[in-house]
Amino acid sequence: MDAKALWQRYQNWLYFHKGLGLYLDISRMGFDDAFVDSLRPKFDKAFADMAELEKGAIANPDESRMVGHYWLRNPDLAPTPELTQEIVQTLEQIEAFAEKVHTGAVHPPQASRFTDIISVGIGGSALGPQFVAEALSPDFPPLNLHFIDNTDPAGIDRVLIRLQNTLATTLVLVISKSGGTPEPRNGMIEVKAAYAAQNLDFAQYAVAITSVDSNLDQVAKNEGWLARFPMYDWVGGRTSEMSAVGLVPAALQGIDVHAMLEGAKEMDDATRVPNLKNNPAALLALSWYFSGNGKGEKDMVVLPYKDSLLLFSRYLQQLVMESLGKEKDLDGKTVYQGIAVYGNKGSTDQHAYVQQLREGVPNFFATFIEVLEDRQGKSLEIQPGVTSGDFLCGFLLGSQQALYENQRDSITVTIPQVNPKTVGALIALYERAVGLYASLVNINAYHQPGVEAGKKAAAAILELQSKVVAVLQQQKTALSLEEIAEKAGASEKVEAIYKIVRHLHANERGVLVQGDPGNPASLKISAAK
Ligand SMILES: O=P(O)(O)OC[C@H]1O[C@](O)(CO)[C@@H](O)[C@@H]1O
Repeated sequence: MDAKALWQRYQNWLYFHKGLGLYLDISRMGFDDAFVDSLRPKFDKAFADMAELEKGAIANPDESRMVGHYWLRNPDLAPTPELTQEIVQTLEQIEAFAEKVHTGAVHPPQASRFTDIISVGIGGSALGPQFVAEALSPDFPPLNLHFIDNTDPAGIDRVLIRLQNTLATTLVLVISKSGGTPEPRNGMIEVKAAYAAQNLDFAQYAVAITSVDSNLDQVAKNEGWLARFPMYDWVGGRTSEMSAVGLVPAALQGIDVHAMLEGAKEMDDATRVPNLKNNPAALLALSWYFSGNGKGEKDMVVLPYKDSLLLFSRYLQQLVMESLGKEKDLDGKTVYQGIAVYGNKGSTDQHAYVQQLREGVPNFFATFIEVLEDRQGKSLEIQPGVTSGDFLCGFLLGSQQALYENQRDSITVTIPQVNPKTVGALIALYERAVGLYASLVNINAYHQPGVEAGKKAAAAILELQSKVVAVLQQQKTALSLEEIAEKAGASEKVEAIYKIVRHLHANERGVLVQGDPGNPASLKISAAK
């Protein structure tokens, strides 16, 4: 396409949201009008599905749940007055709590102020808070936020060791919708032990964010924790940033949560419009469908040209891949859907993998996130008439151009500034795009059966470990792997037993392994005396 035609195409497809100052450019996606027309019936259905969902339909049939994250930023849309009231009240409680922590009305037992926060949670109970903290936390926040988002002992130690001298002024948020996920449960137990080791009463530092009456909620209630905030069953983990999950840590860090909600609300309004060209989420879903042939054949590479948006791609990874990565469609047909998401930030990534994007396997489409404001205040001229920000802008425009010249498609989202409103809007934009795309490809975006399978498999390994340890403790002589397997009643699990034993041995967990580690058949295993 020549430059004039391309400029015309740019103008034809440019979406601009005045209130948010947000632009969306999909002109560099190579679809034509016939393709757009062919998708119109699917979009009509997607808009109708979305309207039903917002009215409170059971949009997640296998979990028999409503899907209501849109109500969080516009409580009046909730299907019952009780839900509206609950959303409003929780927000008020969050703000009141943050205020009390900031003023010292709520304070640790032996000090006048909390200085730090440990946030324990995983998946949707960590990725949103991490993204928002990175994007929006002030340079000198009222409380410094640290995350434990795994069951990695060394990772937990790192946080706890760094905080060992400030534990007495550190607030702990334990975030888990189900209140039973092993990783945050383990993190909480380890953190609790660290408090106990310093003779600190954990309950006076701890806050639970979880579903009412979950295991975690009951522990928090029974132990008299400092505060408890509810998670609703109609909000999925990956769309929970605007619930207590995201708002509590954000408010504690001094981030304007009202502005975040307002930005999301404005974007919700804009993406509710049942007209393809005037709906930015629909334009994104259209582009994704085009690029991957409605089958996720191309990966989504997310490239924000702004350091503070570094974690956006990580956040989107869960939102997109846990929602869209499904084996079966809504009719039970095997479809293996999904869109792979990765990315970090520009221009940094231009010195890493952009080489492949430009010249290598064309299995992706890029999404550039452009921020118009370089920094607050004036910029130094690095060379006459040119600032660092001009370079960043130049690199972004240059990369767009370079990809286009090599027939690699890209989308560009432009925001005026990284602020609570635009971050809220970006989250809402992608939430709705995922919802619409799911409808286009006929899948349930709101469950995660594959994750459950992984959790069950892990539980089975831990059960096997207990059996192996019991077998070893009963034996006087060393056993081969096969003998352990047979005695544990798990003859078909020799390989798993080998790996369990190797791990226990490496961690001095009472298991002795003798023989050649590279030749499993030679190993003799016994309980260490
Ligand atoms: O908040 P919870 O219940 O601990 O779950 C954490 C994460 O685990 C999942 O259920 C599965 O990975 C995610 O959907 C969720 O965000």
